[in-house]
Amino acid sequence: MEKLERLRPIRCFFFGLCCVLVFVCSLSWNVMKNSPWHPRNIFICDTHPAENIVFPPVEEPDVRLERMLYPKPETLKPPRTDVLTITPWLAPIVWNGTFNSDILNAQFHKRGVRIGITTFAIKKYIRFLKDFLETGEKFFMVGHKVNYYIFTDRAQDIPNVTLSEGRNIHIINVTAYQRWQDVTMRRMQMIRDQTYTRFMNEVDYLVCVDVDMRFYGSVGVEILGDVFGTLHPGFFGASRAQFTYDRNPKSVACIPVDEGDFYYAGGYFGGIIEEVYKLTNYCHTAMMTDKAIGIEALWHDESYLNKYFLYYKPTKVLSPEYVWNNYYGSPRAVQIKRFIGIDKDYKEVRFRR
Ligand SMILES: CC(=O)N[C@H]1[C@@H](OP(=O)(O)OP(=O)(O)OC[C@H]2O[C@@H](n3ccc(=O)[nH]c3=O)[C@H](O)[C@@H]2O)O[C@H](CO)[C@H](O)[C@@H]1O
Ligand SMILES: [Mn+2]
Repeated sequence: MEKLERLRPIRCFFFGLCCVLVFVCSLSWNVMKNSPWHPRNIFICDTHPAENIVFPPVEEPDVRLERMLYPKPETLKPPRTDVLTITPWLAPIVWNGTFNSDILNAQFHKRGVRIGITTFAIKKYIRFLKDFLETGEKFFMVGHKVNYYIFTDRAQDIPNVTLSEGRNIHIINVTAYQRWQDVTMRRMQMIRDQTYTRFMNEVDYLVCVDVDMRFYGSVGVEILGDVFGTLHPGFFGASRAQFTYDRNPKSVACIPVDEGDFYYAGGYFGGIIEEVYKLTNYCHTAMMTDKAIGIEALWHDESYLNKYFLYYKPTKVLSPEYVWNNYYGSPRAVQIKRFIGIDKDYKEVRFRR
């Protein structure tokens, strides 16, 4: 009895210790319950919160790539350090050396992408078409499905050019406006009107370009994206103040001197059909608003396009490699001239009948 009395403090101590242990265990068990290390969870690997989400069926074909061998991209060695390769809104700026055509071609082939290229050959500009098409066959989207959409008032003079398989010419008859400014500006309306009547059913992407040009180097699927514009060859190193935006506050195209990212060329833009619809519709409507009060922006369609891209930022920007003009020489940043303006006698080609 006396012995038991003596052991009492020790028994109390062990009892207390047991209580503390039970408390600590139950606490940690509750904390552990949601942890992957909880015994209940340890053999269940797919407890991701997305398990109850039903993903909608994917309409795109399986775009899984095959095994490919190519140099590893080097995170610490960017391929170009002499030029800006991404905009502040994270759209890529496409310069030579920044992309791998093999990967891109494999991706676009898997999707079976169809590409439309629009150009206008009105009045005397029909003379540029042969070279445009022949060089296009050599360099434009080689190996892909391509529709050339030629807007013209001279269908009978369309040159006979042999095209590769999967590539076609579609002639769209349009009226010729008298003033050259109207010819160039009305392209927006004419492209827009074909987007929902025709392009939507025939192609996935559109590339809208001038005709007084020839292809000199590869122009491939690297240019494609939701909506893209191209840096004008004369202004890629220029300041905002030097950009020839329209500065007339009365014009819809007006851009104040403290705004603007780049100066985009009027002769090269594109994207998916819906985006080209939005772009051309905006520009045409803006031109009509100005026309109603007797205004025409400084550089016609190009001014309205620049205004559009200021507030609807392009998702991809093409370097001036894609719309070069030899008038600007050969700056080091431009390693390849892929599409070059043809020298022309402006007066002769625009005014004399
Ligand atoms: C390479 C580039 O960025 N060019 C732009 C630039 O001038 P450009 O001097 O390059 O304009 P341009 O004379 O080439 O005209 C633009 C285009 O309209 C078509 N056309 C024009 C006149 C004609 O009688 N028949 C005919 O078919 C043709 O497709 C031509 O390529 O500025 C223009 C507005 O002033 C347009 O924004 C152009 O796209
Ligand atoms: Mn031109």
